Amino acid sequence: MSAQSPIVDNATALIGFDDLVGLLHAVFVKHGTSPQVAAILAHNCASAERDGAHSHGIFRIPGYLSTLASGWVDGKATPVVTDVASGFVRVDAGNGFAQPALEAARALLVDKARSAGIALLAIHNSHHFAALWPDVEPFAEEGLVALSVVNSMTCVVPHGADRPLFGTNPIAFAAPRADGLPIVFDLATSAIAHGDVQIAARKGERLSPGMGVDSLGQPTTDPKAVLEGGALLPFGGHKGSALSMMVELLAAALTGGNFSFEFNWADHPGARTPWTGQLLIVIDPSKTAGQNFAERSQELVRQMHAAGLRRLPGDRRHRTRAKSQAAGIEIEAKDLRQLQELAQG
Ligand SMILES: NC(=O)C1=CN([C@@H]2O[C@H](COP(=O)(O)OP(=O)(O)OC[C@H]3O[C@@H](n4cnc5c(N)ncnc54)[C@H](OP(=O)(O)O)[C@@H]3O)[C@@H](O)[C@H]2O)C=CC1
Ligand SMILES: O=C(O)C1=NCCCC1
Repeated sequence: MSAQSPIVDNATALIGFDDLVGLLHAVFVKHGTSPQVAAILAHNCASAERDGAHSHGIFRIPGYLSTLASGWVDGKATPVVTDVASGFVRVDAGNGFAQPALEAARALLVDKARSAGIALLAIHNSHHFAALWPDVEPFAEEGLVALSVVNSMTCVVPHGADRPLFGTNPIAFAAPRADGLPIVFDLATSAIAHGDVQIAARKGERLSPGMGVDSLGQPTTDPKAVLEGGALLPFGGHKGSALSMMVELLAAALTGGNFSFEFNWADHPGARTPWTGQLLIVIDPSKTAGQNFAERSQELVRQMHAAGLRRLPGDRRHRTRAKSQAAGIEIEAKDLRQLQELAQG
């Protein structure tokens, strides 16, 4: 698709990836980020939209912009990277977004992983408002294994507790494989991501049973009841709850970031981004078992398929990406018009 030429009918538009990145870049800069931060956020957000990860694509733009307008996040922050030890990098994101902090540390992190076999990145004083897979997938594309966790804002009742405390706290993992795209999963430790609850509320859809409770702590399938004083539940009862607790410990306690319950937006009307921490672990598999890791992961996939599995985590996303790359990214025409207006001011 040529630059700035989305194909629009009454209801839908098809836009090329580079065009969407350019449009989002203009939106972010117009609303208070530096060009450098805008480039990273625009690429991240357009990638989510391209891959059909709608809960963290252009749906998030109003939240980004109201947060920037509220002064809750610094859209021009310059991350400060500290080379702590042989396998340990620390970044103070300067109350900015987490993705520019990761970008600032990426080269050092990869160097350390390749020389020591493993490296850890601890980001704090950061805001993560996006999907987590874009943070790990590029490492697997370079032959590395990556794991990341980030905590968010209080909206999940720990299993057995009476009130919300944890965030939706996702975990993302990426590993290379010999004959295909990397193996990637990215999942909230809540039964459903908060973004998907908001989308269900807008569309007038119900949630599946077991995902949320209302303001009285009673089970509900009404997304509005969850959003208006209610809360989410962890996936898998005590098991998801334990993983969510682990995310709080790794993403906040270990990095120097806030726990999900340690901040509130009350003084910043319009603020939507969690102000927390993020942890990444990157492993060079060539330094470990002495076998070809990518061949071994390919063998696992082969056996999973032979066992009848038809869909690996990441397959839907990669299929959507291929479709978007061939035909353009499909978005609602009204959303395109809104982005064009936002880019003007
Ligand atoms: N920044 C933040 O603080 C937060 C961000 N998020 C983000 O929200 C997004 C959505 O999370 P969540 O709702 O848990 O994601 P989903 O439950 O939709 O998917 C979780 C993972 O499971 C895979 N998957 C889904 N269904 C199947 C299936 N039937 N068979 C095999 N694999 C499957 C997905 O692959 P595929 O993608 O290919 O469908 C994905 O890797 C994530 O990107 C997450 O990072 C969530 C919470 C907080
Ligand atoms: O969908 C979610 O859950 C979240 N996404 C972005 C940050 C806050 C939580």
